Amino acid sequence: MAESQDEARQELLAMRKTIDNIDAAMIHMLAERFRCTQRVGALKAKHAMPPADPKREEQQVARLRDLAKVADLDPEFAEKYLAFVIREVIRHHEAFPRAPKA
Ligand SMILES: C=C(O[C@@H]1C=C(C(=O)O)C=C[C@H]1O)C(=O)O
Repeated sequence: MAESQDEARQELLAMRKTIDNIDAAMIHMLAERFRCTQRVGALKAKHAMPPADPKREEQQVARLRDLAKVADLDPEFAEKYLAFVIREVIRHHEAFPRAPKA
């Protein structure tokens, strides 16, 4: 039998609670990721390495697409998400004062 309006409302509230928990976890995980990438940016700037590393990005895209498929997530979406995050990371890296080329 279909659930009542009341049961549907209860389930909606329960799902929203989980959605809020997941969003909070993602914010914390992203903050940790940016803490690491900022450190990478500082190292790269100090040692005159380029802000972006396309080879590494290629490997990350392949890995995330595979993980997405296993997890039943759209791999296109996973790739877009990664590109969005990396674009912001590189923007931060480019803002570091760079060591003059030797
Ligand atoms: C963080 C790095 O710098 C850039 C940002 C990356 C990322 O956010 O994962 C990956 C490769 C680089 O283009 C890195 O080289 O590891």
